[in-house]
Amino acid sequence: MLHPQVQQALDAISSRPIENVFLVACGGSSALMYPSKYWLDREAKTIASDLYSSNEFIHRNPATLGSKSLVILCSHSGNTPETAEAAKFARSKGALTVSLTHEPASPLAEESEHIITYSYGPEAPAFETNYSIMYQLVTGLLYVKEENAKFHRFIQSLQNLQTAYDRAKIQFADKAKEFAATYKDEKIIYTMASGANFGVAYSFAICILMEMQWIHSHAIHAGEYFHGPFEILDKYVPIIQLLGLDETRPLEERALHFSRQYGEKLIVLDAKEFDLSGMDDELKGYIAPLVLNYVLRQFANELADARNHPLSTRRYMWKVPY
Ligand SMILES: O=P(O)(O)OC[C@H]1O[C@](O)(CO)[C@@H](O)[C@@H]1O
Repeated sequence: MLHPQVQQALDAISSRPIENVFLVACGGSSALMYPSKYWLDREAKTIASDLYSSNEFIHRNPATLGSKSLVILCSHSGNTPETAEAAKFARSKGALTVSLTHEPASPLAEESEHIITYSYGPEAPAFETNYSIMYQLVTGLLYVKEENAKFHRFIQSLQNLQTAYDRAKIQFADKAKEFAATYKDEKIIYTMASGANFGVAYSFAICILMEMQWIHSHAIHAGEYFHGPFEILDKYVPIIQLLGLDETRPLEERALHFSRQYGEKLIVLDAKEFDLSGMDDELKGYIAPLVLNYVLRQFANELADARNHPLSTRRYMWKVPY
């Protein structure tokens, strides 16, 4: 069964024409929308989609934004001003707004027509957490609008997400500790992925390494690696290479093949090693980034411990005006 607030949003969506969908958020909340964008690109036949950082969405002001638009926003705190402002802006253009948040009493909730409150934290059931809720919403969108045949199988697969997380946690516990012990003194760590997994590399780079650990980083798209970034590679440069299960895996494999010839500090996380039993085979490529993200969070926890730098430490965020 779907999250009840997802169902309510889908009821609203089915009662009006939708020509395009905009995914709008900042930082980690934006990154968690990337797999959903990948799904929309692969599956949507009549609905165009785009993904924007909230303030860019307002300032760029897409010409196709209007009464036949669905704008899906996300802010964990509900408090990011540009995301709340983007909801207000979208509504002023006549778009239908659906916002995901952990804080139902927040500026974003106030500015949005429909709110979906997701669960969060180590005890939260995976099905009710942010990535899963996003997928429930966008797969539901293509079901109600285009009768997408994968919808029910997708929801069933998501219901097995928690067991996939539980298994991965045990399987990668030692690797997470080893990563932290080996790389705790590095000044820079790159992350690389493509397709459905790129958002995971992106959030690990900007939210975990830069924001929460103050380690220099950059998320490299595997398809762009040979168009600049590979010139930085030598045996001293650490790169976290994600390998997913989606159609773009050859890009990630090509990058890794090259890195292995000239690099020595390669941390490879391969979704082929995950036990995804209970997931539909055809949908594993969409689920892989969620498990990669979950495993990387264990890496982040271990890194923070090894460096004695809690993930909650900030210099500027929420502390000074910006
Ligand atoms: O709008 P949200 O999801 O509350 O985000 C607030 C902040 O949290 C992060 O996602 C992670 O700390 C940042 O990237 C972002 O600025």
